[in-house]
Amino acid sequence: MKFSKKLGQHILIDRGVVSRIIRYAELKRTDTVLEVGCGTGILTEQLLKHAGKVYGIEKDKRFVKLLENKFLGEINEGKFVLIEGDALKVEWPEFNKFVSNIPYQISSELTFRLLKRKYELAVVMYQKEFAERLVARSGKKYGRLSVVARAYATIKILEHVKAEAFRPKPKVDSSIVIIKPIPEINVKNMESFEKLVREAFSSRRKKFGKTAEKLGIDVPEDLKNERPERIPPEVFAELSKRL
Ligand SMILES: C[S@@+](CC[C@H](N)C(=O)[O-])C[C@H]1O[C@@H](n2cnc3c(N)ncnc32)[C@H](O)[C@@H]1O
Repeated sequence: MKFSKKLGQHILIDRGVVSRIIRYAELKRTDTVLEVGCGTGILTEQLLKHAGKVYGIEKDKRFVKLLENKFLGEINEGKFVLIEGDALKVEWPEFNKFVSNIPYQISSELTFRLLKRKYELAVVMYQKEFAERLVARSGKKYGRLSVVARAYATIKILEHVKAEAFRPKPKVDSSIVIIKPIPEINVKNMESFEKLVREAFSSRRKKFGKTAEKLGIDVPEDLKNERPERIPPEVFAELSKRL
């Protein structure tokens, strides 16, 4: 089978990585898992062994056929429900854990779709660069994604995974990330907060005074000369109350 670059088809071949993902997710028989991008089912198989029920969303028809054959028994039992479609478009079922080796092209949109849902725990494989942006607290990788994600969740990198763990081998390394729906910062109005953060990071070189002026908010003098990458998430949350 020819793998599609456009669909981010890098299949996990390292079973050690798969078993660690399962361990990190602390799966129980009472868990209902959502997996986005089941591929050839290497992770799905273990999810089915450890959880009560698994929902899978897969866009590639060829993989859907393969998965339907491989997990025919589980599908007939109602233990595995496979949804053919685009995970950014189809309606998501109810689940309490999200465990996926996701297609990297849709990382940002998929993550925000997840963050806005009700769930207990997510264990997600991301491109390393994206994972580092998600957890950054300052500096070059710190940006809109890092700040806004904190208003929804607590996020940590559990381990980095070498490109050799996948076939075909991607150009970059990956990281396994754990997400818990416990906000790290207290945001009063998500819309104002996102507006402020978007404006602040619209140009990384822009001093914060310019952002404040544009949005018509009063900010302490010492903040006016700061670049957005030096302003902590808590400060954005606090200042957004003035909008
Ligand atoms: C990185 S592979 C992971 C495959 C498998 N879970 C594994 O660990 O080996 C990503 C999978 O997501 C699927 N995919 C890509 N875009 C998708 C989308 N928008 N919605 C659902 N699945 C998608 C690809 O076809 C591929 O099977």
